[in-house]
Amino acid sequence: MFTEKPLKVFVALAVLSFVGLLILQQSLTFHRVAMFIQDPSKKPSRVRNRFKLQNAKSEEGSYLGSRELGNEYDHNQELNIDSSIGIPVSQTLKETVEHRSSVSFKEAHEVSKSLEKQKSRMSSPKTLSKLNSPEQQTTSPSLDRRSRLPKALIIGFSKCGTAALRTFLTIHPDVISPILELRYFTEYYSKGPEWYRRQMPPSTEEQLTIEKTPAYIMTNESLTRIQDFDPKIKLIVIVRDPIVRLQSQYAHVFCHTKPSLWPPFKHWWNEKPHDQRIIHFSYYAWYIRQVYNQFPREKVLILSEDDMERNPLPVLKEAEGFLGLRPAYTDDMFVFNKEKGFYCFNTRSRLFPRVLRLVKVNRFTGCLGGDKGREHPPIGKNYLEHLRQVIRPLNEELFSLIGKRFQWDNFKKKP
Ligand SMILES: Nc1ncnc2c1ncn2[C@@H]1O[C@H](COP(=O)(O)OS(=O)(=O)O)[C@@H](OP(=O)(O)O)[C@H]1O
Repeated sequence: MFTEKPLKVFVALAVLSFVGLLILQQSLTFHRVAMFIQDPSKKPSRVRNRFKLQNAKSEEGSYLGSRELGNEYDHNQELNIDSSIGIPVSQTLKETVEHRSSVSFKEAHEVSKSLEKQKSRMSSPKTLSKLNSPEQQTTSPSLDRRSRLPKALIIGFSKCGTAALRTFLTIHPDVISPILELRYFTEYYSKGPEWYRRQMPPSTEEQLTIEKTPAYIMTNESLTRIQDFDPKIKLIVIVRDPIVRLQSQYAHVFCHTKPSLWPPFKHWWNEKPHDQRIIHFSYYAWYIRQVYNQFPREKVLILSEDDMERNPLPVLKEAEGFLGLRPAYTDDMFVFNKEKGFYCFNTRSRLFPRVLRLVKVNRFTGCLGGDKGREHPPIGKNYLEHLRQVIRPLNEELFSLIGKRFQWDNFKKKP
């Protein structure tokens, strides 16, 4: 009797703990499944509010992510440069914080921490190799499938839809592209062309490998390296309404920062005297002229993100012709996603399973990750007018340089 009672108590306790653990595990699994079904990247798109902006996450390894990837051991890290805006990070932070006299040391530290988090978010070059590895990207076995150097590059501009363009292009059966920005001509050049080749997913002789790194257009050094690498390479540049790009850049820089620490949009861009920062971001013509100085014009295609956002098909068709691909893009490949506010892959498309192996999109929605389509900050009427005045001549210079005009909402002539 004496020995039986403690035994019973012990058994009862053991059963209770087991059941408790089981319930805990089930609820965790349920939570994870619920999160998964919910799709954290979803957002009611162009209803851009502060809360959404703050919560936008860099899900894809593009710009933000892969930039940080390079920063793991790039020159920028040493120089402490935020390559998204081309100015020292410490300076950006300092300026950001200085703007708000009420910001405490603790808050400033938080800004710094959140930017550091952004920087270390992405993986090491090891992960880069893994993500772009042949195993990861093989679509079907073929004897002559091997990694080949790219014959086309998307070289700019950041925040202008470069990821969407690259992603959409890969639904073409003859297009192959590495998942991440490789930044070979800017940061990993010393690794040599064999390293670069090895990062490419395997392709057949007939397929075209395309790499995208928006930073390539920003320096003459990288353009010269591309020229040395292959003078016949095809280059794609995508631009965007410069005012929307400024909003997008602002949203990108502050996406992991408490809204209470954000400087007003106008102040942040005005921090540099004479609209220097605005011009740095909006003077597409200046950078494109450097490209034309080194490459024949027929090897350079200029597209607009705004056109692609409205309807990707004509833009892709233009790229298809330029790249010399057989016609394959059709409008049933893409569907407009109301929540995101732009087009995503049609998950019912026959070629969608192939896309899933080549790019990083949500398998249920067919859309790019949550760092695309962030909320944009509002711009006051007077400041908007100021931006228009500063930027309009830069746009005109661009249109006459490239010989075509883009319809950008912020610059539409009033009826
Ligand atoms: N179809 C589609 N799918 C996903 N994203 C789309 C698409 N069309 C345009 N865009 C807009 O592209 C903006 C991001 O540009 P990038 O990919 O060049 O950014 S990055 O430089 O690589 O970070 C990003 O801008 P923001 O919305 O301002 O963040 C996207 O809205």
